Amino acid sequence: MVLDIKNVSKNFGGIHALKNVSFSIKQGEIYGLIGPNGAGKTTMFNLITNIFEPSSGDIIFDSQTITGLKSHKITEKGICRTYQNIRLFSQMTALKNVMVGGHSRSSSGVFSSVFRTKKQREEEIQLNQKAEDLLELVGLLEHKDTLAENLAYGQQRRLEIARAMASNPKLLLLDEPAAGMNEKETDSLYDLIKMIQSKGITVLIIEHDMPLVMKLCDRITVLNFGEKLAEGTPTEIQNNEAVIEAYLGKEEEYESA
Ligand SMILES: Nc1ncnc2c1ncn2[C@@H]1O[C@H](COP(=O)(O)OP(=O)(O)OP(=O)(O)O)[C@@H](O)[C@H]1O
Repeated sequence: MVLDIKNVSKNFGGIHALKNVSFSIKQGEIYGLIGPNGAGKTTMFNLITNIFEPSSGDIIFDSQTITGLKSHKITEKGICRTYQNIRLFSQMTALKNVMVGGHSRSSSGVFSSVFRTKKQREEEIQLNQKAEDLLELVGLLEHKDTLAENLAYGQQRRLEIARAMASNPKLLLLDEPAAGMNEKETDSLYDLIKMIQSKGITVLIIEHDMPLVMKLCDRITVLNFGEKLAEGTPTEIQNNEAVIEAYLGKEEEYESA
């Protein structure tokens, strides 16, 4: 298993955002985390990347517990993420945004960054090359000199993925990557995530676009009100009574609102 979530709970004051949730992700899988709004999906990402510590339970990555490790240590171990709200440096070029992602794993310290040693110049060249390769992977190489803020929305989301990939993740966490995308952009996002999987990277994805989730994921966990409602293949999830009810219940709420 690449990632083991073991009996994880998270309380924010009186809110039980996650209640005793467990699931495991195998090497090379695309694993979906779905559920209605407020179900606890992003909280789970925030626990895996230790923006918050779990109230109880354990998170095990590559057979080591990472509960309580600092976020940058977790990145070093090989977990990277994108965010629901795009977090790019809007005034930097696409290339620089990806290079910044790679810096979190480059070895040069403060001394060399002040005096620009030979080692740092070499590292900069390597980072530049790697950033270009990643931009090519996500289909943005021709826009490498474009400021992030001038990219189309779908392109910004792809750039976020390239930036997360710059630190060589073994596990990539994608938080609603298709949000705001049109059908064509979503189709090419599907191809991109499959390509990432073919490179041996494990993917955990939160997504509300159900056709995409069902087409893309090998297995899925459904959360509802902080609890695990179901786990299984896309077909099992689509036929699960409790899941259908949770989603239909929401639709009825929306309809009567
Ligand atoms: N930092 C926080 N402080 C207090 N409550 C929080 C915090 N983060 C999340 N919550 C609460 O935890 C619950 C789960 O929220 P979370 O954002 O994880 O849901 P989600 O499944 O990602 O929802 P969405 O699909 O709308 O993004 C919600 O009730 C939310 O208000």
